[in-house]
Amino acid sequence: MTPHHFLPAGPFTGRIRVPGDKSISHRALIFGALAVGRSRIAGLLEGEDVLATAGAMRRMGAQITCEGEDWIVDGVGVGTLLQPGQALDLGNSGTSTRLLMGLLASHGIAATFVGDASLSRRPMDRVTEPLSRMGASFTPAPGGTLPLAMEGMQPAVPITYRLPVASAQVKSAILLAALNTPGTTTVIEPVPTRDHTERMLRGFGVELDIREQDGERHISLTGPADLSPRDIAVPGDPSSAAFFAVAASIVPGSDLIIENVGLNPTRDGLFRVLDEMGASIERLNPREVGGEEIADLRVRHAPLRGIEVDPAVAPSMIDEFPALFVAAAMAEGRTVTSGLEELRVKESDRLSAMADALRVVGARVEQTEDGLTIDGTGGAPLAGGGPVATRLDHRIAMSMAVAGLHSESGVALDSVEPIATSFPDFLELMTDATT
Ligand SMILES: O=C(O)C1=C[C@@H](OP(=O)(O)O)[C@@H](O)[C@H](O)C1
Ligand SMILES: C=C(OP(=O)(O)O)C(=O)O
Repeated sequence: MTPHHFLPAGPFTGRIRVPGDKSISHRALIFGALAVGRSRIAGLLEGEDVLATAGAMRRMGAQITCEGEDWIVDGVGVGTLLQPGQALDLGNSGTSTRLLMGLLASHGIAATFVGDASLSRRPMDRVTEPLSRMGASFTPAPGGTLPLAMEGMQPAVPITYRLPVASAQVKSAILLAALNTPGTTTVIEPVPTRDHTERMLRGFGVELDIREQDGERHISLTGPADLSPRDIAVPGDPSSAAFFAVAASIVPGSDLIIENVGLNPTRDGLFRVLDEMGASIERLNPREVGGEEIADLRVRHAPLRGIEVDPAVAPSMIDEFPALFVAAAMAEGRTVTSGLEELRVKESDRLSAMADALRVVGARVEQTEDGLTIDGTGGAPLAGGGPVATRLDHRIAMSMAVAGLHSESGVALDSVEPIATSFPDFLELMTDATT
């Protein structure tokens, strides 16, 4: 592991572009591989997680190549995936693992899934349970984790399934399985989660029936379904823009434009919460690209005040809480969050990781069962210190790097390597925006 110091820096000025959306990039590769013919992807995130999905899809027969800045996917079609010759190593990526388990569940092939130490601790029963009902069988490690061997079932059995956790990965796994399952599979979502799968499946020509019933979303897909190839432009990732939005908000003198940021309403919760805290975030030039809302964000330094964050907003900013906690640590007054038990099963236990990390650098933080309560500095820099433990978690690393920018002595991280999973040019962009 390579330790790294983030010294006080700033202000953040100029214009930057963050890399492509990770969720959309995974889906573009998977759906491209399931379409018969050639899809072209512009703006694909070239982070380790997405490359893990590309590697797995290649093993199952898709041809995936680079042409200049674009990625070309020559797909094999639904139902004709090849048996992978060796274990699928999905590195640090929960999304790759869970979505591909869904895809394979309705194909008559066997596969083994492996990952790094972080991924090997994460719960998989949330997908293996519904996918077993569809006919697939799974042999996980004790505790229901990776390494895991599975055998798909062809033909699989359609199910109607109400999501017990608000998870776009579980929803997407079931919809992917439904593509090669004869009959109608329905996922019921009591709480809306990111809807890129639904939007993109429709873009690839798959019919989905989506209706609201008693306050819940019913998403039905009748298989087997064919996908038609298409060209995709991936918007900038709001989860990556989050670090720069927080950085520009807390570092005095900042006035930063982040171009081309995805603002799908199932993803833009952090920006709405920052608005409520008094941040200055203008949405410039709002437009739609490839069925996704985007805008340029102009973020200026502004005094932030602590708030009680409505737990209902959590699914629309589930990966942005580490960044929010940093903003809260520099706000005036108390920020209270709750309803965040899902954060305990991400790449790390993000409640405990952020409580420990923020305390190491001088913030006042209390951990509850399902959230953090943070008393901010009122805009003053944190003391700084470290090294903080990033726990193989890219979002902890980037959030604490941002904390270092507005600190007295800087913040040391035990490692910056995890950042490459979702934002390979983070360090470079951070230097560009502060010089
Ligand atoms: O579907 C997706 O692309 C994702 C869904 C979320 O996970 P959950 O479905 O586990 O909430 C999120 O945390 C992850 O980074 C990406
Ligand atoms: C939770 C995340 O990703 P994944 O579940 O794909 O590992 C994330 O990127 O914050």
